[in-house]
Amino acid sequence: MSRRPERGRHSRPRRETAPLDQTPRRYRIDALGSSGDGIGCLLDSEADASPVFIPFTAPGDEVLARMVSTDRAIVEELLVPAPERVTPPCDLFGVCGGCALQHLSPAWILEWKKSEIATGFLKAGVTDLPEIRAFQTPPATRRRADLAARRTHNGVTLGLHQRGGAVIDLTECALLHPAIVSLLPALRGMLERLDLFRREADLLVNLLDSGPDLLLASDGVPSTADRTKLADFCRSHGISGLAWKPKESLDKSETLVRLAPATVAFGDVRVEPPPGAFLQASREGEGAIRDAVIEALPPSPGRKSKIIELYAGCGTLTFPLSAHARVEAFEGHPDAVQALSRAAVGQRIDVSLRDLNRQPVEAKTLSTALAVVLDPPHAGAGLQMTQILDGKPAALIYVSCNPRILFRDTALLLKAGYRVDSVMVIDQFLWSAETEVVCRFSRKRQRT
Ligand SMILES: C[S@@+](CC[C@H](N)C(=O)[O-])C[C@H]1O[C@@H](n2cnc3c(N)ncnc32)[C@H](O)[C@@H]1O
Repeated sequence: MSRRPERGRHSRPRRETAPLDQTPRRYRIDALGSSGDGIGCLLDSEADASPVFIPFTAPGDEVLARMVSTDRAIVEELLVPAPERVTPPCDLFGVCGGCALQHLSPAWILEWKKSEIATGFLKAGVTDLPEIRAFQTPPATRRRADLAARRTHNGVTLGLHQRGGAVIDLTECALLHPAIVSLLPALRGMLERLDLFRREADLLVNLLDSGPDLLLASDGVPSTADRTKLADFCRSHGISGLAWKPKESLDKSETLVRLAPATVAFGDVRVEPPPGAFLQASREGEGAIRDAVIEALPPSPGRKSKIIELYAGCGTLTFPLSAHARVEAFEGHPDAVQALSRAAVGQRIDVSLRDLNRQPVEAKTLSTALAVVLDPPHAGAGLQMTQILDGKPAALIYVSCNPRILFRDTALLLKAGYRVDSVMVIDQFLWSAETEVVCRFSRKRQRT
């Protein structure tokens, strides 16, 4: 009879891993990786060593750094600073999880993002890449803040998650709109007095045309006293409304305070977005994306032509698009669809609630559109992309917040007979490595 190993049938023999050598070593930074960390090369070693990722460094830096995992190190000392280095505008830089690149100038970052996008397209197989145009949002314009709150012995910490999880108190911010930054001390004071906030909460602030609108998710339940305190708080700080839901819950939120309609204008149409609705990060970024999409539209041959818009949200692009052709807009979030449908009454817009991952718009429908406008979430368009590749609409205007997925889809579109005919890089996530791209694909002319 065979003996069962003592640690159980499924356990693998423990692999002996060498302990991490944490001796500080000298590195030269050669480039930035796609997440914005410097790629460091050992200077004091004869042997070929794998490059390591070192956050908050710039190409040209020489640093003394200590390994913290098998491929990451942290700076102990900046030995030789790169000429491109600038003084970070925020004292919390390096501690707060919001920015990765404040040690580099916005102009340098924009050029870096452009070259990353160009390289990605080339690797995807684009041989005739058009000139990449670019736009960058100014500091202090971010109108959407996704904050975390923790109750501590010293009061309430309210800010962003640091890499690794801790919440850093946001005492200043060069990114957020000043109307949000100036609200933070009052928000801390308010949270401290609430029964619905025991230890942890998430607070989403959307700065709308009607003022800030809040969505709070917390680990307690609202008491009667909470409702009164929150109404007083909103009244005295010009907050149009506050909705609440249990933390981590996917349920619909409950409106605890509504003092005025929450409104935002897309073009000249006023929309009432639901609590916590997706909005482009800044008004300026939204404008650049909208303009790039409209510019990429093919000329409309007549009133009957239609644009199919996938992942329409509350209508950021829908209303401007409807000035050019009839729009069939698809979106998966019921509350966004409701907001969009209400505002679209009487316009050349048809709105459909559709989970495009489960029930994509079919190839046949897509093939008849003047253009398909696609603005998927970070995870990409999944099954919907397959239908696009089958339907082969004449023009595809692709808005992407995830270049990695965009390049993967580009390779598929090239195989399906498309070419890239315009690219606009929009740096609406200033001082981060994130990039938004608007590009137009069109079918190459078929030989007759
Ligand atoms: C990047 S946002 C773009 C929204 C809009 N175009 C805008 O600019 O405001 C992506 C949108 O896709 C929606 N979405 C995410 N997954 C979806 C799915 N499986 N089916 C349909 N819509 C989805 C989200 O609700 C969100 O509104």
